[in-house]
Amino acid sequence: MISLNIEKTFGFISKEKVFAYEAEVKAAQEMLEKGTGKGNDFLGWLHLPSSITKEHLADLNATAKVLRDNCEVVIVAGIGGSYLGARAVIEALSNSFTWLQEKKTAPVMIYAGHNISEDYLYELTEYLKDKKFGVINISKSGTTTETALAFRLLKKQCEDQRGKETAKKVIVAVTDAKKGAARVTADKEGYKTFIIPDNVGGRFSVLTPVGLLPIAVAGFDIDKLVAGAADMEKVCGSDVAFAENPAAIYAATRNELYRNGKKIEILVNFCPKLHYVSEWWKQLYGESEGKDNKGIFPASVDFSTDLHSMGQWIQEGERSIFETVISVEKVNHKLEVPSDEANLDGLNFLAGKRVDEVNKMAELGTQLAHVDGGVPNMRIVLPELSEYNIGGLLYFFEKACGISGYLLGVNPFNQPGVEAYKKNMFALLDKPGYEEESKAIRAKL
Ligand SMILES: O=P(O)(O)OC[C@H]1O[C@H](O)[C@H](O)[C@@H](O)[C@@H]1O
Repeated sequence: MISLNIEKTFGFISKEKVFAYEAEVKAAQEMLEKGTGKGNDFLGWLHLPSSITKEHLADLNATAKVLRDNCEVVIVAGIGGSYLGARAVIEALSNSFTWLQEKKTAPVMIYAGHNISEDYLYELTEYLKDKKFGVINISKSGTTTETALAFRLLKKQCEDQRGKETAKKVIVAVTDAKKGAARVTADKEGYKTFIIPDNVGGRFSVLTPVGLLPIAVAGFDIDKLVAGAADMEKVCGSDVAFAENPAAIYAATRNELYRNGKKIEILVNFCPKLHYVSEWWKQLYGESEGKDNKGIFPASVDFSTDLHSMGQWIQEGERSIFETVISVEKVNHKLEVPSDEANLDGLNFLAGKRVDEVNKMAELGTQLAHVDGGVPNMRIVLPELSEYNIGGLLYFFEKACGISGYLLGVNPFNQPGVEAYKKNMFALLDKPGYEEESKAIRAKL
């Protein structure tokens, strides 16, 4: 189970002020529970973990097995909420060199449909030429250009290489129950499909088949992931007292920091496997809160790597930031620093120490330095990287995000601003139906 420590924000904001949010948080929790707030048609994530059935998990695991048994490589085609959750969990739990290992225990997982780079897609199709590959096509709307474009290429290649019959077995769609091009194609071709519920938005969908299917294909235990999330659903429940409720405390603290001029939140890890957890978190908070000319800017760094690039700015740049560190308490492997007779590198003072001890001192040293430098610091401790703990972490962030968005006074469940670039792109590409926009945009060039 994760824990949250906000002590190191108290030099900048007061504990009393944070605890003064209790009533506001309670009101936000009630809006979520009763569905009386903005965006109330997108609250399907709220009690999702506790409502996932054994049968549903079995269905996902069975489909995952078909892909695992028939594919060396599985492409997860999706963008935003339709790939970040899966990637976050898979990378957090995978061996760092998994795709280089000769003896594979699961298909190699590759991501596509999250960019429009010709070189990326060309190189992907080249790599796949002699591979038995499958595709999970993930899109809630079923019409996202990036994903649809990649899927068009992958579908054709899969059918050409493996034949229509096998392709039908190794292509799975995760999409809307009725609408969208992905649904139409899946129904026509007879693909196995999983439904993304209407009331779960993309960035809150990691615990639907959007995340669960790829995670199961990659060989991870989705039952435990969901169990961790379900336990966190209780820990962050609206019946839990403010002081005991990590989602409530996190939401209150970050809003109090924001109201005190801390406009940027940097999510920090000291474990590179968590890189995509940060990417997932950035979409969750960025799309939920960045509107009405308001919202904390969610940023992220991987330490100690980025201490050698962004460390200077964080230590001494504009004092508009705070940090939230995800700290992994116990690592999964043991490696000691060897002693060396010549000691040419002067590292014998570390001999016999675990590498993680060095990392932990880097973490503590960084926290103290940054707090001294004027950066408030929150700390989320994860006992270890496991399905259970990651499941809990994801739900914790989701619940806190719902509360936090309501504290900020925005609709945390829409993303109208994302359409602006799409409209321009379609106008520039002369998409049918965009004739007026095409004319207008050309006049601007
Ligand atoms: O799942 P899709 O409908 O393809 O959407 C994928 C992503 O792109 C959209 O533009 C939204 O901004 C995201 O919230 C969403 O997660």
